[in-house]
Amino acid sequence: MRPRLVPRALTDGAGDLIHNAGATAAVLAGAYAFVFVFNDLTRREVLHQSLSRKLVHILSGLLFLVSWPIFSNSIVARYFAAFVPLVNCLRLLVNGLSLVSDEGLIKSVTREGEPQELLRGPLYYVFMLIVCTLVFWRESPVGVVSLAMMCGGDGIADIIGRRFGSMKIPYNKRKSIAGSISMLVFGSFITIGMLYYYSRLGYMELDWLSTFQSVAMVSLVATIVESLPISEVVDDNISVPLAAMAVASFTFHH
Ligand SMILES: C/C(=C\COP(=O)(O)O)CCC[C@H](C)CCC[C@H](C)CCCC(C)C
Ligand SMILES: Nc1ccn([C@@H]2O[C@H](COP(=O)(O)OP(=O)(O)O)[C@@H](O)[C@H]2O)c(=O)n1
Repeated sequence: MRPRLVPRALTDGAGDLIHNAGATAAVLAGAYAFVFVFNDLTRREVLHQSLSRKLVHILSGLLFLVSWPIFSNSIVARYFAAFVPLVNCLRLLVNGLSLVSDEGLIKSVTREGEPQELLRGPLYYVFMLIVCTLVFWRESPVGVVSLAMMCGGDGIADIIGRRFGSMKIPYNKRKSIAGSISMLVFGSFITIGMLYYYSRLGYMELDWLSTFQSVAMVSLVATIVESLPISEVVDDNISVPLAAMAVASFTFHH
C-alpha cells in the first residue's frame, strides 16, 4: 500500500475544520435570517412587537439547540457552535451601546424599541446560550434542559400570562398563576421533546421514568424561581437557567 502523501490526522483535521466552519456559517446565517423575518413581520404589523419578541425568545434558543447535531463529533465542535451566540452577543452589545443602529434587531427584540434594552434580557439570554454550549454541550442533559426551560418555559409564561393572567400570584402581583402554570406544563413538554430529540440521535441514553421525574422537578423549581419578585435584582434569563442547571445537575446524575 502506497504511503499517504498527507497524514490522516491532517486530512481528518482539515475535513473537521471545514465541517464545523460550514455548520457555523449556516447557523449564523439562520440567526440573521430569523431576526430579519421577525423584524419584517413586526414592521408590516403582521406581529405585534411584544409577541414578536417573545416568539424570538422562545424559538431562537430552541432552534439553536436543534442545530447542535450538525456540528462534528470533535472536541472543538462546541467552540464553533458557541461562536454563533458570541457573534449575537457582540451584535447586542454594539447596538445596545448605540455604537451602531440595527433597527431591525432593536424592533424585533426590545419591548419599547430602546437600544439599551438589548443590554438586559437579550444579552443575558445569549450569554446563557454560550455558557450551556461550552459547559454542557450535547452529551449532558443539563444544558439542554436549562435552555429548554429558559426559552420554552419562560417564553410561554409571558405569552399566556399577558393574555390569561387575571389571577395574580399572591407574592408577586406582576406575574400570574396562569403564566406560571403554562411555564410548568409547556416547559416540561418542550424539555422532554428536546431530550427525546437528543436521545434519538444517540447523544444521550435516558431512563425515561427517571427522566420524567427529573424534568418535573426542574420545571417546578424553575417555575417557582421565575415567579419570585426578583426580576429587578436578577433577570429571569439568568435565574431560570441557573435554577434549572442546579436541579438538573443533581437529579440527572443521581
Ligand atoms: C428576545 C430575546 C430575549 C429577550 O428576553 P426577555 O427579556 O424577553 O426575557 C432573544 C434574543 C435572541 C438574539 C437576538 C438572537 C439569538 C440567536 C441564537 C444565538 C442563534 C439562533 C440560530 C437559529 C438557527 C435561529
Ligand atoms: N409567570 C408569569 C410570567 C410572566 N407573566 C406576564 O408576562 C409579562 C412579562 O413577564 P416578564 O417580566 O417575565 O418578562 P420578561 O422579563 O421574560 O421579558 C408579565 O408582566 C406578566 O404580564 C405572567 O403573567 N406570569
